[in-house]
Amino acid sequence: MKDIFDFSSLRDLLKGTESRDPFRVLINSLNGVTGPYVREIFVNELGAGESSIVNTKPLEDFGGLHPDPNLTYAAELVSALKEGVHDFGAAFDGDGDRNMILGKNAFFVTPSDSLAVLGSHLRHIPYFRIEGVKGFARSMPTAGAIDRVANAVGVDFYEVPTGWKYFGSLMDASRLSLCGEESFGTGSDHIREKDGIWAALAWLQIIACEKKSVEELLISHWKRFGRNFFTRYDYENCNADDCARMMHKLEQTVTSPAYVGTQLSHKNKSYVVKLADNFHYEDPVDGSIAARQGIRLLFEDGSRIIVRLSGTGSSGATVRIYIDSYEKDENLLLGDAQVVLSPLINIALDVTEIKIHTGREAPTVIT
Ligand SMILES: O=P(O)(O)OC[C@H]1O[C@H](O)[C@H](O)[C@@H](O)[C@@H]1O
Repeated sequence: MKDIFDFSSLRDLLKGTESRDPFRVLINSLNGVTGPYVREIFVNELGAGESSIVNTKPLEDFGGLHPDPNLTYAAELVSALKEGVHDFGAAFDGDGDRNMILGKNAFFVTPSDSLAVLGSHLRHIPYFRIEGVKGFARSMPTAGAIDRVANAVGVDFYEVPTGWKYFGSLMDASRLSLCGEESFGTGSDHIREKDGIWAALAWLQIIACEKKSVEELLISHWKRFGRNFFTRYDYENCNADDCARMMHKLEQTVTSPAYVGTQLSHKNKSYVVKLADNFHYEDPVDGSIAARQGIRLLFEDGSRIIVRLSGTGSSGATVRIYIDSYEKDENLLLGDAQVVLSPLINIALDVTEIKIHTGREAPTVIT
């Protein structure tokens, strides 16, 4: 990490200088494996106080916590940040590869936005000044914010199926510098994996250079590039046969040739289908094919509905519905994602007939 980042500027950020207040961080390891590394880096190296790190003892049962860095399971971090004392919060999952980033007052950074903000500021990270910036990539369901950054920075961009191995293939071929997923994984080619601590340090390095808060960084990003509003609805532990039937029916409906051009409406909002398919990926390095990686409805205004079955659920089937909608009107950038996306969410619930197929009135988790 010392070769990748400028630890002396990170130290100044955390401790403060004559002209700048200390930047107060709260890092929560959720009793996973990152604890000892967090202590060594944030306390011993960067001089943060002991109270800046919590749950840093790795425990076999994670101390009864569910070590998932999201708004539901890292609720302890969210409540602590809501008190308004800390400028920055980060939580990592059990094996330390995923991360959640929060700003002051628990300002939530979606993983898709986190990736895009990192992408547009890589020049501040010493590693990239030496190694250069190759391509950027995201998984297909991840919101498209990084796509516009790749275009502005002038690097190659890849959209891959969910699963880190697809990024690995691009990294092995020296085509990729930065990648991420809506499922809270963020990584660079310093290793061939997602890396939660790396992501937190990358954010702090950018904050140290830009001298802006997390929220200010996001707002200036949205003003420059527009904003991708994003949400994910998870229906966990559903009947697998019912879900398979739902996916089959949905695929048949949306891939019929007449479906393109269909107008889908909710209240006074309408979306016209531009393309609908089951995502198919050909690896540009070895030519291998990954077929049927999730049903996509792409609309003329750039909004998307994605539906796929999780590959990691532990019992039954988990349906994930992802909604991604792009907005560039400056007056609408600060809206609440659930409110802004409400028409598209309702359209997704109708098109999938999820309530009929799963018998569920509401999702298990909303991110
Ligand atoms: O959405 P799922 O199929 O449950 O997958 C969620 C995540 O699982 C693992 O962590 C993979 O390494 C990720 O690439 C993937 O995004």
